[in-house]
Amino acid sequence: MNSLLEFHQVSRRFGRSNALKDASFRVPAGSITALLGPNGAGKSTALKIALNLVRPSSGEARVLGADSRKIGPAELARIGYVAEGMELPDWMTVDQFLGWCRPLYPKWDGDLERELRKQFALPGDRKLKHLSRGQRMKAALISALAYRPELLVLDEPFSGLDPLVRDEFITGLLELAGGEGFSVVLSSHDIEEVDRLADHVVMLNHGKVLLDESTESLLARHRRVEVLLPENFGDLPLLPDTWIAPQSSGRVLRFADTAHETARFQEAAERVFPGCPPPDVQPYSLRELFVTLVRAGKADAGA
Ligand SMILES: Nc1ncnc2c1ncn2[C@@H]1O[C@H](COP(=O)(O)OP(=O)(O)OP(=O)(O)O)[C@@H](O)[C@H]1O
Repeated sequence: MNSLLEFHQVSRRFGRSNALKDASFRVPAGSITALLGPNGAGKSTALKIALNLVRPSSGEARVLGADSRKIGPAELARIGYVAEGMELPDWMTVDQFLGWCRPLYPKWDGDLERELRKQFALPGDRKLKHLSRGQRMKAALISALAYRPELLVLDEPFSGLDPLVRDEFITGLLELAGGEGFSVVLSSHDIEEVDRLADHVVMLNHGKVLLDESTESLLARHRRVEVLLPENFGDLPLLPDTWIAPQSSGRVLRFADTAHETARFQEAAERVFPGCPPPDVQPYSLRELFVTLVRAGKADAGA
């Protein structure tokens, strides 16, 4: 599958700290990719590198087929970028702001602009500085969508939005992405925000990529396992490498199987836990998986 954005072993240092370390991941064409990670994981740095707002210390990011360090107005006119807290010309009204953006983009679509304004119900005569946080994000999003970008880059777009506005935003984005066929990469530290949206997930922690995989395959290969050990079981056995994050409480042992396949699992479980009742095996939600993998500090993406 083609990728609109590809990171190849990208590192970025700020003084002595490493915001990104050898990060490799991709945003497949047509996907809604969630760039997930706790605060300080390197998400914003990665997105800024993609837009040539920050240069990598080493490695290469390719955006729309070009080296990110070489992109200019032609490529930027094909990318939409909205970041939480981004600067907007606050003294302008919504009408003035969109009127100012319009001539900057040859592909600006007036009908789409009108449609989005209707959908987001923004007061045209109000100054941007007098809009609520959610309304500002909506104004920024219209300005980034009306020229029909091929790639939409959203940095923490839902931060500070109330759940109702967030839901409206997500539904709008889903409808648009489905209809227009553009790709989206959006960063978030809160998986719940993107649970419903993302079909591809890139997980970052301390600047390193833990996962780069479709949501479908990620959920298909992970299982939460619970084993009831007999009273006289003795020491915990050595678990296969693909069983991670073991936690025991009393006689119950819980872990994550990161390469689940039913027959292979049953065979391994009988070998590792002889005489125990069959383990309880449950699928994860994306949120539970995110928490488990970040806590475990590792993820076996190669299974
Ligand atoms: N301009 C900068 N100067 C110095 N350090 C920076 C700079 N930009 C980012 N960093 C550091 O790089 C690391 C990654 O920051 P980044 O903003 O990319 O993380 P993030 O995952 O987007 O976090 P958050 O969810 O909190 O926005 C952090 O330790 C941050 O302090």
